[in-house]
Amino acid sequence: MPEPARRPVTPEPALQAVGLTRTYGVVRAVDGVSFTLPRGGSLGIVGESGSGKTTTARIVVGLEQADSGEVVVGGRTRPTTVRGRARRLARAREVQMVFQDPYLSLDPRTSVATVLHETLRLHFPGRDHPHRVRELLDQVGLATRAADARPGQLSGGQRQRVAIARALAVEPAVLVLDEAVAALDVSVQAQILNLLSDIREQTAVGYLFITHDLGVVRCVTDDVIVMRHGRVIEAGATADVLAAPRHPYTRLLLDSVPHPGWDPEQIAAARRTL
Ligand SMILES: Nc1ncnc2c1ncn2[C@@H]1O[C@H](COP(=O)(O)OP(=O)(O)OP(=O)(O)O)[C@@H](O)[C@H]1O
Repeated sequence: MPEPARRPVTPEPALQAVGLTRTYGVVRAVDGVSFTLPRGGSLGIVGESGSGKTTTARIVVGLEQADSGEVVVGGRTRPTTVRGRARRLARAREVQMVFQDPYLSLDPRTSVATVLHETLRLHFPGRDHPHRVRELLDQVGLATRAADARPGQLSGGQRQRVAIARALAVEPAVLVLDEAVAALDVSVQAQILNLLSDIREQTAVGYLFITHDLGVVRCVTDDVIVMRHGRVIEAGATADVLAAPRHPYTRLLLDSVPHPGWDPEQIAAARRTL
């Protein structure tokens, strides 16, 4: 007898946003936003200033509460409030965020190694932290000698590497990167984007990339959603949306890009400078 056909096993997406809404007074900052980030995938959220990108990201991370809708991580709805240290830590391990300016989120008095040690001690007491710290520094391309440096002694790109290492230390399913390369020089941007691509291949972490820069989207995302006035007005594979935008607003965004975005040669050149 022929075997019954098996249903293909589709792993749960890393992250799903379902009908997120957030209003501030009369401003609908986020208005029914839904998207799916596959495991190990990379999704860009683009749109002009004020379109609701950051509010969406903050809801996903849990820094902001949605008025309605839900955020689902690994198949489980994230509760809007969590009580107790263990649950808060477990929640933090699901989604981590990297901000535009790591200077603001890194303690100027704390060395790179201490930052990583403290994060590891908090989340994984009892593990071999010195080994893991070396591994993390290596993963983000920081020499071991950077371990003793304080944030003020590092360049902007190096600080962003520390912020990425700290986020990776907790082994999150999803990394939310909010304009994470916007403050960096173009060549350093390319290095960090390269690094993020490598890390995604190695760890299968999923990226939610918040940016106003379509060049960044082209370089590091598989899929993209375009937001305007709090709504998703276009969504699809990045290559398709950028090559043949359907919505006039997306076309306008593309037309207003000062540079067409990273090309593979630029990336390769940046890689050589690493
Ligand atoms: N805490 C808040 N209180 C009041 N209004 C807010 C608040 N946060 C965001 N908004 C408003 O919500 C809208 C969306 O803001 P949001 O920061 O999410 O957009 P954005 O696309 O990330 O913009 P930017 O790129 O400038 O950060 C804007 O009109 C903003 O003024």
